Amino acid sequence: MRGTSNNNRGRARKPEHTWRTLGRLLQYTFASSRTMWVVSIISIIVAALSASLGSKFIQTLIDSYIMPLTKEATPNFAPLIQAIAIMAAIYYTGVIGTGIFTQLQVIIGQRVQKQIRDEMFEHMQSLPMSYFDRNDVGDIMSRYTNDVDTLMQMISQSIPTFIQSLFNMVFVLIMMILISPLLTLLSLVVLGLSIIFVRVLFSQSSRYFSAQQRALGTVNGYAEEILNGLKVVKVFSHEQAVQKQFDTYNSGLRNDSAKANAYATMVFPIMGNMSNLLYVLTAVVGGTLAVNNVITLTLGGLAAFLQLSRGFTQPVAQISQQVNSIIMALAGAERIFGLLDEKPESDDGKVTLTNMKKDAAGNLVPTKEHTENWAWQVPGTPVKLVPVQGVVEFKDVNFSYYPGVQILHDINLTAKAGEKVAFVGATGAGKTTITSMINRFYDIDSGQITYDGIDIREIKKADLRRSLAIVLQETNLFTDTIMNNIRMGNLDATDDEVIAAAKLANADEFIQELPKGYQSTIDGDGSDLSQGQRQLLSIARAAVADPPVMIMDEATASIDTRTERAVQAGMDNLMKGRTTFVIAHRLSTIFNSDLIIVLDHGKIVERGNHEQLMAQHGEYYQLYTGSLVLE
Ligand SMILES: Nc1ncnc2c1ncn2[C@@H]1O[C@H](COP(=O)(O)OP(=O)(O)OP(=O)(O)O)[C@@H](O)[C@H]1O
Repeated sequence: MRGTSNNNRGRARKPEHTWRTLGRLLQYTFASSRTMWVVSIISIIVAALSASLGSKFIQTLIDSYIMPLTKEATPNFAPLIQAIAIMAAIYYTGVIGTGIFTQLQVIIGQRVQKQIRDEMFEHMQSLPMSYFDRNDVGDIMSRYTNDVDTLMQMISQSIPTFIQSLFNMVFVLIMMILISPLLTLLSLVVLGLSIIFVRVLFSQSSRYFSAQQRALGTVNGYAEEILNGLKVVKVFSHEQAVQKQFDTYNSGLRNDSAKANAYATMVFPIMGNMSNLLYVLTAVVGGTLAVNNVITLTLGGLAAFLQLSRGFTQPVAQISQQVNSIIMALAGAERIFGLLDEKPESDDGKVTLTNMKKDAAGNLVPTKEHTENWAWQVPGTPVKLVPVQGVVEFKDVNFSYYPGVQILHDINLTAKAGEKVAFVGATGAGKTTITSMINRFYDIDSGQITYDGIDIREIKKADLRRSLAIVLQETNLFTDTIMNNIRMGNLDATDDEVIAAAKLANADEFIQELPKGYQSTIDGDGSDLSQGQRQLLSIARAAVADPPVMIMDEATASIDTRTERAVQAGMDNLMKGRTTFVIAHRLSTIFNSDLIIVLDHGKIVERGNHEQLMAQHGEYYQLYTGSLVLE
């Protein structure tokens, strides 16, 4: 199937609705850890208050304890020691507050991280296939990784630091005003000017850093692309050309990094020394004003003020830093919420699949026992049981993936119970699309598809899909034992049932030859198995599901003749007694089909069995005699 994935991997660096997303995120995190948030914010306030009170206490310490001591002949240090102990207690309270909130925020962050990942995963499973056509895997993956990570960072670090800095600033400002309003005003003016200066420098440097980031992205992207296509590079001996291209990108990165770092090494020391400058300026101006009696400032007052002014520049710098990372994290949060807000697959089906048995009076009734006698349970009074037979009918079916681009046109066909129906046609004719209608990967635009006479939209999706098995061209295997990989077809299957299914699928022989047999662990995508062996496992998986209807997408990849025979025999075994839809890529495998449907641009152009179609001397005949190419 051709996916028309819309590559929107380009990260949004800024959220579209900053405040709305922030509000929603805070609500989300508050809801899961209300008490922890309250305790955390109280601890932040305590920490900020202690820091500024501690600095302010320097004034009392110098003016009321140290200065009087310098005038005494036999100084008594006891009160000073007591005062120092009080100051230590104030600072210590702050340390405890900081300890509590940092711990709590990490816990909250972890909790939100887990909750969000769980919710995203659960929600993702409920999304329709069309969502995955629109969004590529890398893009969805980055929501689980980058976006959740930055979000966690924001909750456990940026937000608490932001709140703490805010309170620090407010408390320090109050203390400074209490000591000297005029000096405070002066500090604010100097600070304002220095912020403007720093911003100018910063905007210059961020230009260089953006260029560095872009160059880094190019180098990484190129390395990734080449890694993925390593075989092609080797096959066509492109190593040197690839190396040259990489060198070019890498040199570009070095140049941009050099510029960015040169600027940074110049700018950051200036920014770092800004607070020292402010400190010296306040000391000189404050001292001069006090000596000249323009303001009344004690020595203790000046010392405390200087300490406080230091504590004022730091939070200002921190706030602007945190705002940047909060904005970036909000962009991620927006993308996460975007995924969570996607509408799940609609499922209004009420008809369910059930086992049935005869009761004492000989009537068929639904049962939870595994009778292997399946029926559709149609709700109503009385509940109706329709035996599952596997009759599938398309009536005037039309379908388009995107509005206005119709893919299937007026499809009418009936597959009777146990029949083998094959779809043939050139690539893109709509073979895969037709089969995706049966299991409701996509919903049809108009017409009707019935399963044992019931409209498939009335059947609960999970039950509909349970009654169908699909052998896909591409076999997805998971990191687990062979036994469990086959069991994916039916999680309730016993080991014996799995082995029986593998035998039916012709997979048993090669499995037995593996060192650990059914307990051999498959690595990730099963790259240590051959293409044919992977297909055999996929057939075994369908066999263990034992459904009345099967959809088989024949493998196109060439496999050795012996394995191909095994795969074909496995498929044939599996088809016996079931309605089967085959997407045929090789005409040799479909002679014995009960019905062959020839498709062209989403329309049925011919139908019949092999003999009938050959006699017609039409499209099928041409395909078969080689005048037309199938793939
Ligand atoms: N997920 C999708 N979104 C949009 N268009 C699609 C999608 N899948 C298939 N198509 C389009 O629908 C048409 C039929 O595709 P389909 O995959 O059903 O053909 P096919 O006969 O199975 O081809 P092949 O033999 O190459 O697998 C093509 O034009 C294809 O581009």
